[in-house]
Amino acid sequence: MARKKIALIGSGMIGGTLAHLAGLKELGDIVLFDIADGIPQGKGLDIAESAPVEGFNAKLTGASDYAAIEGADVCIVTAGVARKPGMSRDDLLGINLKVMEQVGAGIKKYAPNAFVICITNPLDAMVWALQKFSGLPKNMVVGMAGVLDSARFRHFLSEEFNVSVQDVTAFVLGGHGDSMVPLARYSTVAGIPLTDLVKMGWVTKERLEEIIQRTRDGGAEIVGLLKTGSAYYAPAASAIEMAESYLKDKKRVLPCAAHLSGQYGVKDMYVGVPTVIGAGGVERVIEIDLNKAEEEAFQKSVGAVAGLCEACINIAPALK
Ligand SMILES: NC(=O)C1=CN([C@@H]2O[C@H](COP(=O)(O)OP(=O)(O)OC[C@H]3O[C@@H](n4cnc5c(N)ncnc54)[C@H](O)[C@@H]3O)[C@@H](O)[C@H]2O)C=CC1
Ligand SMILES: O=C([O-])CC(=O)C(=O)O
Repeated sequence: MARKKIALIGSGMIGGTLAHLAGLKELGDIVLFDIADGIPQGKGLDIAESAPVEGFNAKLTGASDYAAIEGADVCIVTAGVARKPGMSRDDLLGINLKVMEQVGAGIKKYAPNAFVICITNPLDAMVWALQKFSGLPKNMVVGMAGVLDSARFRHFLSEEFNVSVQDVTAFVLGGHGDSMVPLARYSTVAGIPLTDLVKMGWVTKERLEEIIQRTRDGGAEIVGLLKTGSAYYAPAASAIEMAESYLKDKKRVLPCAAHLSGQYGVKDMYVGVPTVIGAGGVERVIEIDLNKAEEEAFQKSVGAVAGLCEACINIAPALK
């Protein structure tokens, strides 16, 4: 059986990490693409030279011509710019929307059958625009954010309780912005909801609220520390988990920015919700029951994403 082909569109900090992880996991042959000529070729060669040491088999190539992504099974998009301290993700919208237009055209021409995972920020608006620019089926274009935000929540909880990250589950819904919605009721330690752990005295409500706020600010915390850009190890690991679920038809239940066509009362928008990812792309959007406070928080987040989509339409009216 021929190896799968994975195209990484954008070969910066996340793109390079994606290539390394995809190689280590032998997900397929990897094409790194970037407009900065030399970067994708250099990173591809460097990672290929690590393969004999690590013992993985994958062909890595770098390119600055979209023809190189021809026939890709998966495209992971990180092309664009990242924020620096003092900026919000939304400040990236103008520049990155133009990048999505180019990327969408490239994917439409050379990889129309791919499963496309968008990472570029502001995530929910960019994946929405990328689907429209590329014209690919809505279930085959998805955004990565919920896996990352949930991983951050899991990490903070595992540290708080001094338990393995493996036994902590978490769901963060909504847009990938300041109004994201970490759900305490649906996040657990070995199946015990956080709301029960409060009753059991493991954590106070106030302390849990602090952890939830740290999760919401998780991206900014890293930006503040790095100063030169944003997080890349955890974002890359998160997208690889999604790609692997598609390539191996694992049918993982993962929170992703998925196209909604009426679910949760939302139409023609991408927002973070629980999904099933398998060989059919986004095979199912899971509609969980939300109480009044959760529903209000979710709709507030949806409103923020809607505002960003409007801003995109003002720049590129064809997106309407
Ligand atoms: N969805 C999420 O949870 C997360 C999203 N991000 C976002 O991911 C994006 C990438 O982040 P990094 O890899 O750290 O940035 P980076 O700056 O290291 O890499 C971006 C790459 O895109 C390339 N690029 C720019 N314009 C391009 C174009 N028109 N065509 C092809 N390539 C182009 C640049 O040359 C650069 O190599 C940013 O927008 C960042 O905000 C970052 C972390 C998490
Ligand atoms: O915060 C940023 O700019 C990058 C990002 O989306 C994250 O790390 O969650």
